[in-house]
Amino acid sequence: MKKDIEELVIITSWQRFKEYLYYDEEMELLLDISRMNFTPEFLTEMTEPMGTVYHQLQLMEKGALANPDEGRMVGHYWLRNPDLAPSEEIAQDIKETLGEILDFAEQIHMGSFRNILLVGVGGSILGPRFVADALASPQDKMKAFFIDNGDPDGIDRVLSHIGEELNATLCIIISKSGGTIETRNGMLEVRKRYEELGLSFPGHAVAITQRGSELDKLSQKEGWLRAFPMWDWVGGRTSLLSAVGLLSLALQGIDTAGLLQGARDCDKRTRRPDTLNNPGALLALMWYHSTQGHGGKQMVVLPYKDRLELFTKYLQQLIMESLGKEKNLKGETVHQGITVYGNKGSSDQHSYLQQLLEGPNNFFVTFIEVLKDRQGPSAYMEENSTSGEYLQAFLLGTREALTQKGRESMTITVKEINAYTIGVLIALFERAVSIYALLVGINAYHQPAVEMGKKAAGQAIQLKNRIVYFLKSHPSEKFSVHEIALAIQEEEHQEMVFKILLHLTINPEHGVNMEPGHPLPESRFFVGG
Ligand SMILES: O=P(O)(O)OC[C@H]1O[C@](O)(CO)[C@@H](O)[C@@H]1O
Repeated sequence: MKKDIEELVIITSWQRFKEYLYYDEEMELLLDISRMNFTPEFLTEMTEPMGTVYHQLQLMEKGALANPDEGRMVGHYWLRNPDLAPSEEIAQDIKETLGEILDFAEQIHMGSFRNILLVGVGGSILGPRFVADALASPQDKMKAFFIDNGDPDGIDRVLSHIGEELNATLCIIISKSGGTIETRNGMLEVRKRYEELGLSFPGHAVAITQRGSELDKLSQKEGWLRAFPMWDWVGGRTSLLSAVGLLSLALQGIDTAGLLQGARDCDKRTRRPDTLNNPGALLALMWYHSTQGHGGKQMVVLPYKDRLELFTKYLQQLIMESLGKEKNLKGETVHQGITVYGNKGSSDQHSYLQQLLEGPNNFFVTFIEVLKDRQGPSAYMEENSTSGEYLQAFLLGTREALTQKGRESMTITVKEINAYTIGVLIALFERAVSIYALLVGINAYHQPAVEMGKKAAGQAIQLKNRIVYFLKSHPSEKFSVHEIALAIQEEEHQEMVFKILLHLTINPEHGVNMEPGHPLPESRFFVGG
């Protein structure tokens, strides 16, 4: 039975807009939730649960084990306010590390390095890449390149862009655990390139990792230029304001103090136990109401500013790796999460907006509006209007159309994009994630399922090695997938054996070939003539 598309009537009015508008003059931030379909009764009934949330947030910032599954504290908020840390030792460590980052950047700026090459995956690179792009300017002191996964061709493309300038490129290897395979492979690929050019990799390398990790030990053993610490109480997806983000941004010459100040100011507001004056709480409550606290709707994040093009990509990890959990803190199976997608308006209007307006009403939109159009004045296009006025009109038009079609939206407005604003936005969503997780009772700070994927990848590599070993032990003999799987006692994994064989035949390293003339899955594979 086809489920009727829920025809929502969005209650909106100037009165409602004014009643629920959050406006923060100092942060130059507005949050308009009036087109989300909550009622005053909802806010009233959430008063008590929010009281508990505010208390738990305080405990978390005081050092409670808010990540119980890993027995860890949750301390990314201390990164921008070290005096909040639960011990003088932690506070000192944060302050000293920041000082060392800034001093190191100053030293590098006096030297001959002109580029930085970041190698990492997930939170170890999404944040630095987002902010580097958002705040990039012709005045940047160093040019940043990014290797954010293990695609060989992707690595080749980045290295070809750097070319001979590799000798003037500082390579920053970022891995909290120090053991992530994609990052290790990226490092080994890059190292090989340095060595091919007769360059010392350790003489160009910096590590950002937990003290004592494999990566840390390697950097110490080989005498890399530096190693900066990450702490177990900072998750990858909330590590942007640690050395993970601050080192590369300081090297680029970006205003790290502004970034930290923006996050600190936003934290101050999102600590308030007064929901209507707490933008993080309002955001989390809107997520909670719209998704019914159970992923019932998806979050479309639509920044109308090119500099925020990577923001949604960053938020996907922050929100989905935090909230996408099978079990809640009571051990019940809940399959929690909120799906996040979006690139940028108005490009996305010419991509999937048609479906947003007429398809399933299974989402809410979060517009991000930036008031300042550009540095300097704009010319008129048509109708005595600038391109920036048109851009705002596209946002407003889309917002109206969604409302008319009964689709929810909220709007975050900032005056302009600068380090301070980026700090505010990052802290706003980090806090909203913490609050939402407390409302639905899950641990937002571990990622158990990803470990499963890493383990399965290891098994696939072992299987590949056994396939190659078997074929090389029987040179020129031809075998079907089934025969190979049987021979290596992997009959229940014939599909994976087939897929690995296919990849082996396309790439030259192991000399695996496929005999022509057979329907693909029935092909016969061999090594040698
Ligand atoms: O910084 P690491 O330890 O290499 O981890 C990289 C990424 O992998 C994860 O642990 C799992 O996706 C992320 O949380 C993290 O940002």
